[in-house]
Amino acid sequence: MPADASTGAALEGRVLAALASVIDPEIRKPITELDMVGGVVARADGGVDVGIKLTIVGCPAADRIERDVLAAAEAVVGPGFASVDVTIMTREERTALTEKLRGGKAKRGIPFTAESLTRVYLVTSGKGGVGKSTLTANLAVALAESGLRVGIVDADVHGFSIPGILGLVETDAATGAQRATRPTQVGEMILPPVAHGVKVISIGMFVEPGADGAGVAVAWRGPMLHRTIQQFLTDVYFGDLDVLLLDLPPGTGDVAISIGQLLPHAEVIVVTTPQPAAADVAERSALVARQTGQHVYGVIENMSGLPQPDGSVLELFGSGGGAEVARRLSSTGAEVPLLAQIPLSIALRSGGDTGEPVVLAHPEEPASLAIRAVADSLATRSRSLAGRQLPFSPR
Ligand SMILES: Nc1ncnc2c1ncn2[C@@H]1O[C@H](COP(=O)(O)OP(=O)(O)OP(=O)(O)O)[C@@H](O)[C@H]1O
Repeated sequence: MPADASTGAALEGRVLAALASVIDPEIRKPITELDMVGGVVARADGGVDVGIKLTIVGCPAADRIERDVLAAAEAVVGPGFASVDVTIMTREERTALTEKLRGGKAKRGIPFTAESLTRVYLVTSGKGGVGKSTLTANLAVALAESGLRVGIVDADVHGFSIPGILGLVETDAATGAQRATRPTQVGEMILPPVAHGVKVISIGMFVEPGADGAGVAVAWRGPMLHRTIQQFLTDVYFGDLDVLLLDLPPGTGDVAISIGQLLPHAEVIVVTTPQPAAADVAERSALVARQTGQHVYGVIENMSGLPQPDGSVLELFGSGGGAEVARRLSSTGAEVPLLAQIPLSIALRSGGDTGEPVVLAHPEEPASLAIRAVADSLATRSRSLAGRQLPFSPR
C-alpha cells in the first residue's frame, strides 16, 4: 500500500533510513555512508524516486545495488511505488569518497602498521607445491566464517593460484578465456573482489590470460615487485581487517625481503611437508623472516598421512618433517610450535580445483577440522598492545 503523500518529508526520511541496510558488496559499507544516495524524493502518489550514484561506469555491483535499493524503498512505500535512477559519481565525488575511506587522509600509507589492530600473517614455504596457497585460502575462509574480517594478499608472483582456489574466476569478454576476476578501480583506490567473505587481491588479477586461459608468465624484477606489493598494501581498500594473510612465493626471494621491510611486525607461518629432507629449505624461509625482525608464529605440516578405509594411515611423504622444522626453529630462537598436521585429502585438492574451499564444502573432513583448529587458534588471539608505542603521548 502506498504511503500518504502528505507526509513527504517523513516518508523520505524513512526511505533514507531503509537505504542504510543496502551494503555496497565491494566496499562492504552501507551506501548511505558512502554518499552513494543522490536523493530521495517523495511523489504525489505516495511513491518515491531514489537517485543512486555508482562509483564508476560498469561497476560490477551495479545490478545488485539497484535491486537492493529498489527492494529497500519498496519495503517502505509498497511494491511498484518506487523508482531508482542510477548515475555515476563525478571525479570530485570519487576523490571525496576515496579520502573518506582512507580515514580523511589524502596521502596514502600502509594501514597495517604495528599500531593497527590487524594481525598480519605471512604464509611461507621452502619449496613450491607444498599446499601453501590452498591452506592460506582455507584458513582465510574459516576465519571469515567465524565472524572475522579477513583479507588475502596473493603475493605469489609466479604461482598466483588464490583466485582459482576461491572461485574468483570470470570469462574474458574479448577472448572467451577464463581469467581471475578483475578488481574495481575507483580513482587510485582498488576494491578487492570478495569470495566466501574474504577480500582478495592477487597479482593474477592484473595479468592478461594466455591462449590456454592461464595467466601469462610475467618476468618481474625486484624493484617492480617491491612497488607492486607496496601498491597492494596502500592502494587496495581492505577496510578494517581483523586478519590479513599474505601468500608468499616459495623460498627466500625478493618478495620475502620486500615484505620484511614493508611489514616488519608480521608473523610467519611456515608450511612444510612430512618429508624430513624438505626441512632445510623450510627452515631457511623462516630464518630470512627472522632476519627482518618478524616473529615465527608456527609450522603447519601439510600432506601428512592419508587415512585408509581399513583405518590405517598411508604416509606417502614420510613423517616427522613438521616437527623437525619446529624443533630446529625453536633451537635458534623463540619457541615455535607445530600448529597442525593436515592430512592428504582428495576433497581438499578437488575443492581447490573447483573454487569451493573444503572447509565450507566438507567441514567434517579431517583436513577441514585440522585447518579449522589452526583458524580457531588465530581467531582467539587478540592483537596485543604490549611493547607497542601507542599513538598518543603523556602531557
Ligand atoms: N593436504 C592435501 N591433500 C591433497 N592435495 C593437496 C593438499 N594440500 C595441497 N594439495 C594440492 O597440492 C597442489 C599444490 O598446492 P598449492 O598450489 O596450494 O601449493 P603451493 O605451496 O601454494 O605451491 P606454489 O607456491 O608453488 O604455488 C594443489 O593441487 C593442491 O590442491
